[in-house]
Amino acid sequence: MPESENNQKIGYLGPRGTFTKMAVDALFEEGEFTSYETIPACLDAVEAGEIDTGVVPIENAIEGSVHLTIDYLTHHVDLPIVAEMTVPIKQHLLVRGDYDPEKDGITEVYSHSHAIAQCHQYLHKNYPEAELCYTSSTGRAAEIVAESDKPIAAIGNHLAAEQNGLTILQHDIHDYANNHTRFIVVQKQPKTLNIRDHIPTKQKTMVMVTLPKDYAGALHQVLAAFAWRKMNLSKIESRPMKTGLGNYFFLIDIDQPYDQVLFPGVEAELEALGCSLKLLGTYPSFELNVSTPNLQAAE
Ligand SMILES: O=C(O)C(=O)C[C@]1(C(=O)O)C=C[C@@H](O)C=C1
Repeated sequence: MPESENNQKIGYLGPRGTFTKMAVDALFEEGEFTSYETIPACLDAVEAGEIDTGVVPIENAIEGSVHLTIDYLTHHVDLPIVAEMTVPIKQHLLVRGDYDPEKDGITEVYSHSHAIAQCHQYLHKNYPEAELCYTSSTGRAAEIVAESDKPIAAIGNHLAAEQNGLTILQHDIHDYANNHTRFIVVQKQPKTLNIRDHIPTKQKTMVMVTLPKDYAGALHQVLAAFAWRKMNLSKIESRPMKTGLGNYFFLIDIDQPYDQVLFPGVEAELEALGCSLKLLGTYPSFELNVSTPNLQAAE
C-alpha cells in the first residue's frame, strides 16, 4: 500500500470521548488524528488542506439534522462527502467520583445541544431545577465536569466517562431507545480512504437543489424528476438560503450511487424548470453495530 494511504491526516469534532471520535475509531484503524473544538474548525482545516479528511455529525434520530454542519457545508466550504457512518448513541449522566447525591443536588448539566435535546424528558423529570449549559461537544462537557469541584453533571458516553475519570450516575438517559447519529466523512482532494473492513449497507448520493422564486408546484416537479426514474429518496430537508425570508434550498438524499444516465437526466430536467442541482457527494454508507469487530466502542 502506498505510504500516503497509511498516513492520512484525519480531523474530527473532539476533544477525546466524543461520539464523533467513536465514528472515527469505527472507520479508521490508522492515521494521524487531530481533534477540533468545533465543527467549523474541523471543516476549515480540511478546506485549508491542513488535514486530508474530516469527520463531523450530520443527523441524529431524535433531534434531527445538525444544522451547523449542513449550513457550513453548503455556504462556507466546498468539500465532497466521501462516506458516512451511523453510530448507535447511548447517553449517560456523568459526575465526578466524589459527587455524593445524598449531600448535593445537581445544579448544572453540561452537554452538546443535540445531546441535551435527546434527554429533555429525563432532565425535566429528574433535574427540573438544574441549569442546562451548552458546550461544543459531549467530550468538552465531560472535561468541564472533571475540572470542577461543584455538584454538576455532563451528558456523554462511556468513553468520555473513562477518559475524564468520571462516574456514570445513570446509564441510558436518552428519551427514545432507537437513538443513532449519522456522521459524514469529507475530503478536499479525493484520497483513498483506508477504512476498516466494513461492508457498506448501501451507496448514497446527496444533492442540493435550489428552486426558482415563486414558481407554483416547483418542489412537486423536482420530486417528480426523481420519482418517475424510480430513484428512492431517503431524506429531504429545506434550509434557508440566508438571502432573505422565504428563500430556501433543499437537501436531498438518494439511495443510489451517482451514475451518468439518471442523474444528468434529473439535472437537465431541473435546469429546464429554472432549478439548480449541486452534487454534495456520492458515497458508501456504513453502520456501526455491536457485532462489528473492533467496534465495541459504542456499547
Ligand atoms: O458531542 C459529541 O460527542 C458529538 O460528537 C456531537 C454530537 C452531535 O452533534 O449530534 C454527536 C452525537 C450525539 O448525537 C450528540 C452530539
